Amino acid sequence: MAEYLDQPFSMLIGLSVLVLAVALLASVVKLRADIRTLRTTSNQQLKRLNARVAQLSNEHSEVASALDDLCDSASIASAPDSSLAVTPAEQENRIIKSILNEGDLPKGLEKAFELLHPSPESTLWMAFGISVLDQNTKTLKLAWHQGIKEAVARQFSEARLIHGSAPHATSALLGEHVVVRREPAAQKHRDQPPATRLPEAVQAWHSFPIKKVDGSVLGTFDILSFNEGFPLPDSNRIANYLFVTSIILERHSYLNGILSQARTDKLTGLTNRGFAEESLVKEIERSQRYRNPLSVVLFDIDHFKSFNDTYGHDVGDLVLQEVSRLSAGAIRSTDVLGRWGGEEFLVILSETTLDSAMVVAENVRKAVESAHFEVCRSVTISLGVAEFTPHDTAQSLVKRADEALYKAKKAGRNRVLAQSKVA
Ligand SMILES: Nc1nc2c(ncn2[C@@H]2O[C@H](COP(=O)(O)OP(=O)(O)OP(=O)(O)O)[C@@H](O)[C@H]2O)c(=O)[nH]1
Repeated sequence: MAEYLDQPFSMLIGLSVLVLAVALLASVVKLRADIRTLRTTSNQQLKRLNARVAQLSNEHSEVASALDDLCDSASIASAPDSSLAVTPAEQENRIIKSILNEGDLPKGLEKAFELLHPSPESTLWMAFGISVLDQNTKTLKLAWHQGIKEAVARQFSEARLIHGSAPHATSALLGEHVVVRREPAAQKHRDQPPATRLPEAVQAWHSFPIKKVDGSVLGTFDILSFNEGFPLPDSNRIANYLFVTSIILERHSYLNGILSQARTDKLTGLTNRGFAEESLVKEIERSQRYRNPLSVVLFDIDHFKSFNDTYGHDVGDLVLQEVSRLSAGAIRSTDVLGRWGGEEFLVILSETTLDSAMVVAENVRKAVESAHFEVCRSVTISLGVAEFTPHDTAQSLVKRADEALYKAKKAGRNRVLAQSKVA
């Protein structure tokens, strides 16, 4: 009897084992397929990343090989003398290579200055400076100087690109060597604009444009001469020096470009979340060290989903861009405005108390409310404000602003609310 009972029972067990084996096989096959897909995707990402790295290193190696060519030509030109321990050409090579390894702009320019071989007398009778052209603001900014008095350096630390406003502005505009000499007192025009007047004791101001290979101007090299009888550095040396500084400035602007790309939100042009977070952490450290007030405003576009749903994603994107522009216009340029999430923004207001931050937030709200938007006509935002306390972290501070923002939404939107009292 027991034998009859055992037979179907063992068949049942056999069948279950078979089903389990098939299920196991199927999941192994699926797992292998998943791994293959994952590998292909990450391989593709890796390939794209590698291509970008190769492109970057190509661009860098072009700069490096240009400098190596310069080193080689310098070595050939001055036929190394084997009896000397270090030839001038070798010394120059060393300077150029150390410039290549220098990431800091003023330090790189300081090192490059050695290539001019200024004599001790020339540094007595002359002062030197390098200004970098900021293409966005069309302004020349003094990046390095030697021998220029602080007051003069401050006066010329920024110069707008206006013809005649200053010798270096004219030089950058024309792309030519410009020299402005002190006129004898008798010939001086009384109505000459002050900016074109030379700084006290300066007899002549020579300005040389620093250009890229394509001819576009990156900045200027300036020599202020206190004694016209004293000769300028040799013109070949100046040409070599301008070439090296052009590479330094180009690399600097290239790296800055990459850096600012990594920090910018593509759609709105605002600081992205990663960089806004970094800035907030830095501001918190500063606030803790100097005991300065610090506040943040978190805001969000009201009913933003309905703009997307009614007019489409493109109009939604335009609304985001316009709100970014209006908000940026309502705050100081020193404040940080970042895109925090989809339609959420964070403003970091250093040295600002809660009360003042409420005023700023209200200005931002009004700027958006009173603007006319194409297609959807009007847009409003809700804002939450919080002030830093000594025990805050970046997260806890933003969280309080977020709670206030949530309350502003609940209270009917289009309003500013402050954090609840902090214990
Ligand atoms: N066009 C566009 N839409 C985005 C972007 N990022 C996020 N969004 C959309 O933003 C909408 C946010 O919707 P919700 O979180 O419901 O908020 P809301 O509609 O603004 O409602 P309230 O905040 O309560 O006033 C979602 O539909 C997202 O798809 C973007 O870059 N472009």
